[in-house]
Amino acid sequence: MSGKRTDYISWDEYFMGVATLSGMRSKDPNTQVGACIVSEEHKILSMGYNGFPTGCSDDDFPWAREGEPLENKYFYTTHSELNAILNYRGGSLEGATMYVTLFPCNECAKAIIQAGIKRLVYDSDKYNGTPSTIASRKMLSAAGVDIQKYEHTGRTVTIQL
Ligand SMILES: O=c1ccn([C@H]2C[C@H](O)[C@@H](COP(=O)(O)O)O2)c(=O)[nH]1
Ligand SMILES: [Zn+2]
Repeated sequence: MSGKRTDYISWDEYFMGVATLSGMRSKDPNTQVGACIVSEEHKILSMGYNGFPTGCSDDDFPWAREGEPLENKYFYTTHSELNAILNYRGGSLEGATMYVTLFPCNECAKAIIQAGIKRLVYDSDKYNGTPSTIASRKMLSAAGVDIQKYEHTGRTVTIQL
């Protein structure tokens, strides 16, 4: 055997795969989101998933979607994109790309823009058309962030854990 392998995964498959794996750490029973931030040199800089802040127990804080604001998850969850940005300890994210398994909400869009992230690759767009994602798209576009829908290749990867 002399030539190189040809069936290796692409950069997009690799980074969206890492984002997907990161999302599998989420305890949210309804929507698990993973994010992976990558440098212009294809180096992984940071990762994140949606969950409660450090010190806020996954067993004590609520995962419900409904009910009083203090009794459901929305006031308490840190979104995967923000976690990925905050988890980065290396300095600037200027020019980086974020791979994320769900199109970002308006709050995450603001954090992405302010962090200097210039390219966004997303997978699910299940909240497309809601005020939050409309505002998000509007801000990301105005800020010049290159938004790309991840194109599934159909490749299945099995990892035995
Ligand atoms: O930009 C986003 C938007 C949402 N999330 C997280 C926050 C929640 O944990 C879930 C959404 O829950 P639903 O039950 O689908 O309303 O997704 C995120 O990480 N990033
Ligand atoms: Zn968000």
